[in-house]
This record gives sequence, C-alpha cells and structure tokens, in this order.
Amino acid sequence: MSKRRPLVAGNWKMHGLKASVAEFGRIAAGYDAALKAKVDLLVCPPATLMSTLAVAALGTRIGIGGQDCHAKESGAYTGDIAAEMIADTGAVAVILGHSERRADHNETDAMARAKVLAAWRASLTAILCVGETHAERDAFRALDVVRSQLSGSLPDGATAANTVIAYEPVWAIGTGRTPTLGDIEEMHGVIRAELRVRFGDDADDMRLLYGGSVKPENAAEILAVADVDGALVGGASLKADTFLAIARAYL
Ligand SMILES: O=C[C@H](O)COP(=O)(O)O
Repeated sequence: MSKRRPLVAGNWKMHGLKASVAEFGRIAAGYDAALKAKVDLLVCPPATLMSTLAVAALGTRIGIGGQDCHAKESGAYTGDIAAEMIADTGAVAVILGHSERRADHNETDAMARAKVLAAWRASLTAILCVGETHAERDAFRALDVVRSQLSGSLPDGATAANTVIAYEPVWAIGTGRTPTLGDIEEMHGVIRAELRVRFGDDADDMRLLYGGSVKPENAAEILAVADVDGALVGGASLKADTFLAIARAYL
C-alpha cells in the first residue's frame, strides 16, 4: 500500500516583496490541525524571500522551497544560486525544469538533470516539472514528450524522499484552461508506469503533482484523480485564501 501523503506546493514565481511575509503568515495561520493531518504544504517564494520565509515557517510544518538552482556548488556564475545556498536558508526543496525556465532560459533536459543531481547533493527534494505544449498535445505527442522529458531529466537514484514529479501542461499554466480529468489520469498513469520501470516498488511512494490553473473551483475534482498526489499551484498560491482552499479539498 502506498504511503503517499498529499502535497500542495505554491510557486510564487517572480511575485512577492517583503509585504508578502504577512501573506505567508496567513497561510501558516490557516494551516490548522485538520489540514496538517491530511496534507503537506510547501511555499516556493522568489530567492529574495527564501531566508525570511524559512524563519517565518519555523514551527509551522510548512516547507519552503526554491524555484531553480545552478548545477554547481559554487563558482563564478553571476546571478545564480547554488542548491547548497537554498538549503542554507532552511529551505527543503527546489522546483527544477519548470517550463518557464525551459522556455525563457533555454533549459534542456540535460540541464534539468544536472540540477536535480545538485538538489540531491544539497539534500533538497527536487520537484521536477514535465509537460507538453499545446501543439504537442494536438499532435498526439503529449505522452511521448513527457516520457522523453522524464528519461532525460530524472537521474537514477530518485526516491520518494528526494524527488517529486510535477506534470504541468505548458498550455494550462496561467491560462485558466486544464486538461480533461481523463487526460490528467492518463498522463499520471504513464508517469507512474515509467517510474515503476526504473525504480520498482519505490515508484509507488513517489508523489506526482498536477500543475496548471489549479484553483479552489477545480481542486477537488483534479486532486481526486488517480495518481494525482497533490498540486503545484502558481497564481492561486499568492493568496492564503485560495491556496488554503485548494489544500482543503483533501478534508
Ligand atoms: O508552477 C506552477 C505552475 O506553473 C502553475 O501556474 P498557475 O497555477 O498559475 O497556472
């Protein structure tokens, strides 16, 4: 029997100033005993807020995560952040291979793979994102694209403790559009099957998140889909009310 505990993760992307610490406080205040019993929460703020939120999160059981890291431990890489630096703030996870990184920074599967290894080196959980574009789905290539992203960006050595996979169809991010529940189930089933081939029974304990326009209105039906173990939430994670409402779908 699977030991998967749901995870609702918020990706704040490039949103948030010092004033957002109060919003995090509202998330922490609303993460009550009933929610704590059912679902893990993770908040991934911009790098400028990571240390502050890691301190604010002490004692709340909410994890803090980064949104990207460099593959190297240190060096002359202006503007970059090492996984070790993320861990040093008190953060416990890092989002990697997000489609916005792939599109805006030309990140390849090989680069995402190197970053996953960096995250593990720093004892961070890697939240590895995969997902097809709309053109790829229209061309019936979505399953193959995601299989290929997984094989190219997920190194051997993945475990339920060090890795979370987030399926995020690129065309569903920030658009208000979502795949059908059947399409989400099919994709998550394929990802689980791929993980089983590589990692055996351990794959049954790995968490697979769905991401892309998750809101309070659609959370319950999406989170009830087989092999969906939580959500990676963008826009709706910026407000405590909507973020917590998504988590409450598990109550
Ligand atoms: O990482 C989060 C996703 O890109 C989803 O963003 P969204 O919830 O704003 O569609």
